[in-house]
Amino acid sequence: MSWLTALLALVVVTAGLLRWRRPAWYWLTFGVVLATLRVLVRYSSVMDACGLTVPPPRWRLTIARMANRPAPESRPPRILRLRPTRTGLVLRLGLRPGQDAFDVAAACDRLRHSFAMYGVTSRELRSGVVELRMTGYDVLARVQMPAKGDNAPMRVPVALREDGAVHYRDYRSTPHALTLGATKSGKSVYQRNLVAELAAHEVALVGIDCKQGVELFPLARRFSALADNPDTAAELLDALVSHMEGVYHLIRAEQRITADVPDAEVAADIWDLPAHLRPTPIVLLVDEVAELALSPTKADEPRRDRIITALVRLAQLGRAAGIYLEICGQRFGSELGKGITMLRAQLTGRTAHRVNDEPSANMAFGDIAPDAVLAAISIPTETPGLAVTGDSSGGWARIRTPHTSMRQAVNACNRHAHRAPVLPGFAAFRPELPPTVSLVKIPTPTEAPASA
Ligand SMILES: Nc1ncnc2c1ncn2[C@@H]1O[C@H](COP(=O)(O)OP(=O)(O)OP(=O)(O)O)[C@@H](O)[C@H]1O
Repeated sequence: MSWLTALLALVVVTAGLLRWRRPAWYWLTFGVVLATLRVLVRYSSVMDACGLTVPPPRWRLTIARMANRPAPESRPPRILRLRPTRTGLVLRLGLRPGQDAFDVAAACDRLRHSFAMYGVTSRELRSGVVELRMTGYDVLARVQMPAKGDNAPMRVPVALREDGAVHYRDYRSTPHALTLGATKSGKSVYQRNLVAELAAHEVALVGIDCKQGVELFPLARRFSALADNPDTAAELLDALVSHMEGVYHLIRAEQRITADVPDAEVAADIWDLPAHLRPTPIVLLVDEVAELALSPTKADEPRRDRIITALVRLAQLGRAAGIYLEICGQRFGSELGKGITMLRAQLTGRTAHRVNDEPSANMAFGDIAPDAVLAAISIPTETPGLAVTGDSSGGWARIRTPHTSMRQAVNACNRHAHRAPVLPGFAAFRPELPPTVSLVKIPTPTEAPASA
């Protein structure tokens, strides 16, 4: 087998170079090559031991009997593709008749031990084809994102998955999301990381941070509108609802034009509009939603109802108008009052950091992925940033964001400040910013050294 020979040659050459000191990436590559070789050499025996083989077909048994040869062995799934990665390797397997993707998923823990890997996960790509992702070490212990991401409009990398893949926040496939977690579980770092990644995209950022603005106001240069108290938040949400209605009118007007043109696409959302007409998409980030949903006094109730109604309307109708919600909080259940469960039902993307009790985890996953509830409550306290993410398909995964400091996020926002669009109707909410401080002190004429 030529690939096996090539791998062997690579290992021999690598081993020959062992006496020199090499950088970390060299040892990483060496480890990946060794792991690949180990998997290939042990593949058939491990698959057999894990019950992932099928008996040979009858015609092969008949031919062996007629030729008086030993009966052929049971056959493991075919290896369709093998791809070494930064963190381990990815095997694409073609299942034999009688094999099932569920059998492979159930055997993942046995495969992990047998191949001496840190983690093995499986997923069905299509009927009869399963992908096994193997990691050689705990990739979530110290998150290192790949230098190059697979970026697309409104799709940003936010975390690493436990199988070594990058976890993306894709606004066009999952428009609205909810992020939950107990205090000090890593919600703010997750949101900060999201803002730092979105900063480079053609998107308007709108924020509501009722923690007196401590999380979002330092990033203000990249924001088109910000609110730091419930009163301003109510007005900002009303402005967003009016903006949404305006965009709907625009889409409607454009539909009327294209309906007369045979074979032309009829616009149904902002992405169907021609680029010169398309309004800038908006991501609304809400930090600590309970501050908006709780009314401390009876007099605050009308404002609270106005806020929740606007949020529900944006969640129900915002997608087509290019308005996406990113809601963060410690809990998000019916105890926050009327309309909360209706709003939660619209938030398809769910991420739960460490939570203190099962009801809190149920608020994120109870209605979409019950398995993920157990995973969320077993996140240890000493790993902030570790989270469980799922969506309405019922699938879930463990993820961890890279530790983005506030300084790094502020630098990213300042670097892309020129991308913050001025939204019509939002002038009152545009953050007031002091002029940028120049680090290079330019001497004033009086300070300038006198020329000789
Ligand atoms: N991905 C991460 N990797 C390493 N450390 C992290 C990560 N995320 C968060 N932390 C650390 O955990 C601590 C708490 O994080 P963060 O402020 O995001 O929590 P929080 O859930 O927003 O808390 P609160 O609700 O009290 O504001 C911070 O000191 C931060 O340094």
